[in-house]
Amino acid sequence: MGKIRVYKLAKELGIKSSNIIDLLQELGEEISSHMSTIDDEIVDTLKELIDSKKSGTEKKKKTKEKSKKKKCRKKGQTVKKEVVQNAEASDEISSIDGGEDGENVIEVQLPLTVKGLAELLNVNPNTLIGKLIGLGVMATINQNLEPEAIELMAEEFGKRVKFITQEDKMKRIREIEDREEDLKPRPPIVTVMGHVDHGKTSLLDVIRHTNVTATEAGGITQHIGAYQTIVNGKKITFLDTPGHEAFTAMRARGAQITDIAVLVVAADDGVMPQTVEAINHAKAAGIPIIVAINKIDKDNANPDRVLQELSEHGLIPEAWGGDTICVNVSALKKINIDELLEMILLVAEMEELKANPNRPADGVVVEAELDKGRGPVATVLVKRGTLKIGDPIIAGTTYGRVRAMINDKGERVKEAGPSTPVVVLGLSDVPQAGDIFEVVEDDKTARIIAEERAERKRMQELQTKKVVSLDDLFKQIQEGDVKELKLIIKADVQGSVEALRDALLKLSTDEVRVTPIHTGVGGITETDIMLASASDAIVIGFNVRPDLNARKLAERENVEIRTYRVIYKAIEEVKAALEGLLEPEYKEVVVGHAEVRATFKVPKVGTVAGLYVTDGKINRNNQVRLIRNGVVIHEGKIASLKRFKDDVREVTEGYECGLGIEGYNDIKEGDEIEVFEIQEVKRTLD
Ligand SMILES: Nc1nc2c(ncn2[C@@H]2O[C@H](COP(=O)(O)OP(=O)(O)OP(=O)(O)O)[C@@H](O)[C@H]2O)c(=O)[nH]1
Repeated sequence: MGKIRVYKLAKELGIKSSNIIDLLQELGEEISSHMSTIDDEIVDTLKELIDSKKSGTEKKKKTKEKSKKKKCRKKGQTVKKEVVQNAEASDEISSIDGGEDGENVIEVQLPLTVKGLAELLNVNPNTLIGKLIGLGVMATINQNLEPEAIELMAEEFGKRVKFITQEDKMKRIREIEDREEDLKPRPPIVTVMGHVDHGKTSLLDVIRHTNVTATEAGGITQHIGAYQTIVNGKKITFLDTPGHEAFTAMRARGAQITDIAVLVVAADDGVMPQTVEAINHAKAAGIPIIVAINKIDKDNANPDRVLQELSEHGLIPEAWGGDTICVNVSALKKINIDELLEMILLVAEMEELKANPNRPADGVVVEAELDKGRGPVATVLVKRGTLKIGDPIIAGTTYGRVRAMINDKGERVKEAGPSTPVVVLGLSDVPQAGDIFEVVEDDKTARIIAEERAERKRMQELQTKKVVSLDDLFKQIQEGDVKELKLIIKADVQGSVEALRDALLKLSTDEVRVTPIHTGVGGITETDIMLASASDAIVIGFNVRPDLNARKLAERENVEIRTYRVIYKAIEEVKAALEGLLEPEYKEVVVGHAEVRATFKVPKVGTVAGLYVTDGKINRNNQVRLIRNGVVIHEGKIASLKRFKDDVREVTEGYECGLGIEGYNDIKEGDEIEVFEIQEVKRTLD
């Protein structure tokens, strides 16, 4: 029989513990304190008693309301719903319902000392200590209290507890809406999407270089994950990771930063599967799409066909009366790039993109890595506010103070406003791409929130610990219906990281997606393993090894690490594992034939055929097809397979046996039985 402590039940039912104790006494149960336990059976009786009291008081309440209404009507007054005050019934109700009015709730942030709680409850700490002793808790004034003890103590003084985190506190401040007059126009943030090889990277490159004027200091753009370009004096921010996968991965983490999607469609190839996917992803995000019909320099370019195909997918071109802006471009020959950029500005203007630059900044981590000389570096994209040197920030579970900022031109900057990408130095650890970053009050707040988040993450990991390995991926996929292989890719040089990542990404099919959730240069570290463990990923290392701590952690967390010295081998292995991931295809294989030489009617079983196996064999698990004069009469499962009186698993060619077909009796002498099985077809990804 289950038991529950009084205070827990009180919490569950939203009633004060003291009320529960009173009610239990009414039921003849001798209960002394909040910590006493009660049996399930008594709990049920108690709940019935509460219900009956509630309905009883409801009735009383209604009657009182009615009579009061009458009285009021006489006086020509309107009636408020909660008119019944001071009524005996309403007292009872509010104590049973717990009466959650704001004044009675104290907000508690852990850890909390006896002294802290005394202050919140506005009582003398010694009184509190005395009460705690009564509960069996020996605590000194500066000792931290367990959440349960805090709740009990609060209740003693007629208060309820609401536990809040530092993050909750900060959110409250952050959620204060900006005033309309504080909002200023901000540059649009653009993601380029489209099918493989349609020219996303070429387009991003040509835009990156087109508007970098010679007068600009340095003039050399840096790959930091995002860059800004200036068109007619206005800025546009481009995310450097093309494709909808990265875009959606960010969204899944709650980081929607893209304002406009540029969909690249090659004029010689038209709308392809990934084009459609990109359309759907952008649509799901609710962002406008501008189509760049690329490669119009090619002889076989057919932009009209592209327009036709686009409209089949719900993107009706402006030229055809719709509202989708389509621009014919050539990334290779730099045709119409300016027009495309102007269209982006036009759409941005229509979207009225605005942000308040005069508030503490927040935004998203676009890229992050551990730099040998500079420590953790992260490219962030500011969403609101202005990020400044010296700001205490938190990004995911890492925190720190902005020590230095570098823009996409490689220049050091002191501040970064809305829609600006900058590399930030000064974080304690490497955050993950897609992490939200926020400027907080002070270093301490940053550290507390980071710790809270890390703890929450750890708890989540403990709760949903799963293990993935390449070897039994197939089985796991079958059991869990998983359609994604998550990878963490580490290599000795950036070139290899990219080569491996690109090659592995290309193994993705419509059915199974390969998702590198983290890539980086350098050895495999504990952080990698933690990430793999938290995200159900496998760690792939090329020319790098895990350090001792990472190895130990991997063992503890059951994370698989595969290391290679040849890229080809890594791809081969993942590919092999993925073949198991694919939806299996089945084919039928005939394994034998038999002829019906006699039939028997067996009571309660039905007709059983006396067979002679002419070729192959019959297995109990096979299926059969009954053929009469060359025509298939029936197909079904084997109900019984016997030799003499014994059940058997298999009968081979040249032997006789008895066979029953599940749910079928119309078997005749001279019929033919074809025996077959369903086999899985191993498909390759080619
Ligand atoms: N003729 C012509 N070729 C182009 C143009 N734009 C890109 N290409 C070529 O198309 C090929 C693919 O271009 P990418 O920019 O790598 O395409 P992508 O969409 O980024 O490809 P993935 O990164 O593999 O998805 C390259 O060989 C480019 O040189 C263009 O405007 N005209």
